[in-house]
Amino acid sequence: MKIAIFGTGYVGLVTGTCLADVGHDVICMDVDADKVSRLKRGEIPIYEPGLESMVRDNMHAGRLRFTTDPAEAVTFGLLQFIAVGTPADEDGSADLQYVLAVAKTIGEHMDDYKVVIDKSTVPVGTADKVGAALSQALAKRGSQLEFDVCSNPEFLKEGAAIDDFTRGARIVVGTDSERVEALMRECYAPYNRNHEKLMFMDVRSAELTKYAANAMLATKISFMNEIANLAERLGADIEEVRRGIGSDPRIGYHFIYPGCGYGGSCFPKDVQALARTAGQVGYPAELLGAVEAVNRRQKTTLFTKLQRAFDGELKGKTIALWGLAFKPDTDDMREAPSRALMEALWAVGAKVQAHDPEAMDECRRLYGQRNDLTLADSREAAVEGADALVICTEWKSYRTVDFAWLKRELATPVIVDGRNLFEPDAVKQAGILYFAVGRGESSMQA
Ligand SMILES: NC(=O)c1ccc[n+]([C@@H]2O[C@H](COP(=O)([O-])OP(=O)(O)OC[C@H]3O[C@@H](n4cnc5c(N)ncnc54)[C@H](O)[C@@H]3O)[C@@H](O)[C@H]2O)c1
Ligand SMILES: O=c1ccn([C@@H]2O[C@H](COP(=O)(O)OP(=O)(O)O[C@H]3O[C@H](CO)[C@@H](O)[C@H](O)[C@H]3O)[C@@H](O)[C@H]2O)c(=O)[nH]1
Repeated sequence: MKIAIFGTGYVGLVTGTCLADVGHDVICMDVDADKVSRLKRGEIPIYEPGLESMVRDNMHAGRLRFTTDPAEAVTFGLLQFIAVGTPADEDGSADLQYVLAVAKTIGEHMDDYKVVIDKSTVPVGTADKVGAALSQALAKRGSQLEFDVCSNPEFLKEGAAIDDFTRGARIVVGTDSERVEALMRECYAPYNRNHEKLMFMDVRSAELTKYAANAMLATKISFMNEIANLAERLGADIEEVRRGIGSDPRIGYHFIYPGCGYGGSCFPKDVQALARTAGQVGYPAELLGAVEAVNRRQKTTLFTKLQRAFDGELKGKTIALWGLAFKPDTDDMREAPSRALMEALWAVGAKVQAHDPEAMDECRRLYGQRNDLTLADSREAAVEGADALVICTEWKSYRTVDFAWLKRELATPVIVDGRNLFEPDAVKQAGILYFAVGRGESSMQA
């Protein structure tokens, strides 16, 4: 099938590449000329395991190409995927300007029937707005060409994007058109061989499904963080509690890891956007507000624990930080807990020596050159001359540590672990103060 994808970010690039990989002819369009010229050279602007070779293979096979020319993309594809950003507006609602700009572009250039597919995460009612923007653009041309708009939210996770796209649990499509259903079945047929994964529903339900999924996952995390904070004050161990409740199949082990708060480009903005949508229809959505509030507070806990370890005297201290990305296997630092921590440390005059296997360029791009930030080449270099170590991201390469070595390196042997990587007793035996989440030294200290 001939497919056009608008937006070559995490979602657009993965969608385009995976669809090309199963034999479709794909053109990806982006307004960012620099991104497109890098992609044309086979350079991937993001870090996503496995993606670079897949992009190159499909470009060489002639099934995947990139352009900045909207007319070329619109006329090429029967299916037009919109995969541009929907960042939070000032009031927290989803900013639809990029989505609606693509709709207008499609209306301006289409020369035949098109299926316009909202893959971006968009509030309920957006398909109607996309249809209206497109109709308006067509009307300006005096054209009465036909089109359909459907919703096809994406559920991939960064760091596991290819696997999630190709082997995801479900493919949700919101449409009331049989023609669209048949075309979407054809598009996704290569991923639908083992068992039926396609779920067709009305457009509004599909749009809401995406927000409900993210809000549910964010709720699980905030719930666990709330219980972890309680465990600290009650002298319980959250990791035992996690195992205890996860063993109940009604609860399950997935997505119940306590930590230093959820980050990334999705949960924070999507929980907020759903709450704003609820507000717009006069529903208070108190649970969503609480999920957001718990997460905001959780991101401050690493700093609070450091303050406790140093009796509030953090000025002039050097803090080693392992993990800048909002989670492992990505270079994405959007809403990362590391950022809240670094900014709080800088505000009180402390210095940061940070390491991340993939996100250091992104950190440089975000913060530039600063006297109070050193980006270290290795995890070992990050702790050299530091007073304490904080772990923000559970990269595999941080999971095994020689505590005797750490004790020698750190001026004050303190570890604040935002991901519960170590056994508290092992760290304690090495003579290091260990503040984890819901366990360790944090326990019984309100
Ligand atoms: N990142 C994820 O893991 C993920 C997963 C599922 C859903 N989503 C949703 O998918 C959408 C895209 O997210 P992302 O992380 O890929 O965003 P991103 O910021 O990485 O990429 C968006 C791209 O769209 C381009 N763009 C903007 N306006 C354009 C236009 N008019 N025409 C063509 N390109 C344009 C930008 O230049 C950018 O390259 C968002 O709604 C997001 O919530 C993201
Ligand atoms: O038990 C857990 C699981 C995750 N996290 C944190 O939650 C955040 C989000 O993690 P994850 O969901 O793995 O990453 P994303 O790439 O943001 O993916 C989410 O957001 C995407 C964009 O909407 C959706 O498509 C995915 O299904 C959804 O998992 C990260 O900061 C994690 O550290 C925890 O704290 N505890």
